[in-house]
Amino acid sequence: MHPEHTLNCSEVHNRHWRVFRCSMLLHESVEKPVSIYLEWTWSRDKGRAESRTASMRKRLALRLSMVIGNYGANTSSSTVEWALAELTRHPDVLKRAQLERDSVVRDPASLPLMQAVVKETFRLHPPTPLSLPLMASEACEVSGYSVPKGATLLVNIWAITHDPASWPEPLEFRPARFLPGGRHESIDVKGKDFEIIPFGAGRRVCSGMSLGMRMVQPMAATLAHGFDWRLPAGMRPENLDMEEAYGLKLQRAAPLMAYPVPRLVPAAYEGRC
Ligand code: HEM
Repeated sequence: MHPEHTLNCSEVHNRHWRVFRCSMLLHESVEKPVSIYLEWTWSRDKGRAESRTASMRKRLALRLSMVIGNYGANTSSSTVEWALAELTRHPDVLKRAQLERDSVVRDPASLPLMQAVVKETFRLHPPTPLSLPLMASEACEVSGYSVPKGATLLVNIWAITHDPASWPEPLEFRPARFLPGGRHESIDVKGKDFEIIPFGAGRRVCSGMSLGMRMVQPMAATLAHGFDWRLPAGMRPENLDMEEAYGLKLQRAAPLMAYPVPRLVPAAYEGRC
């Protein structure tokens, strides 16, 4: 990360970018403060010098990448980035999610559409596509396959969440699947429904699952609610690059570049940072 592009939380605060309430969100989730950095890539056409002193109302290109420097945080920030990319690509869903939260500001837990957006993001872009490697502690047979003792096993989470037998139109972003009346309305992502196991399942299920959920859901909801997300001039939502970069984690091949346009009254952004 280039130092010029790095602002810590207090700098964000000083520059009136309080809206992200970044430390507040994370301090709610962890016992002690964590060093948090937002990585910003400024809009080239406005000029770097001007951009660095720009006020909140100026539009800046934002690379949404919250770096805490560990795997758990990267999976969470990458999920938020994917969710915002999908919402930017589907402005109708973003608008409905904003209206949903407009009506229930005080209880983010009761945001069925936003919860469905997060589930659909976990399904379409599972942050750990091949889970983590596991080793068979003894020889066994699974569905007719012999697994020798000591074999390394990877669970293809991506393939499971893209299986057309479970997920009609598996490549489409359809949060409505998880809404009341949708085919998957009662499906959860916490390891009991094997059609979607972004955190794994069973004894070795992700031990940071609660923390991950507590970071992803409110961050995605806050960023979606606080801003309209506009693409650089000339780029249409349907042309947004959604290529995935595979590895231990599934991240965007190209970082999301979008303009956060404040949509609430200024007082709404005066959170404590
Ligand atoms: C969106 C967020 C996250 C996702 C999608 C995710 C996903 C996963 C997956 C798929 C596994 C492998 C589970 C298995 O083998 O069945 C795993 C394991 C693990 N995760 Fe996460 N994770 C996330 C966040 C976190 C966070 C925030 C932490 C810690 C702060 C964390 C810590 C761990 C640890 C320690 C394991 C190994 C558990 C074990 O083998 O007993 N994860 N995670």
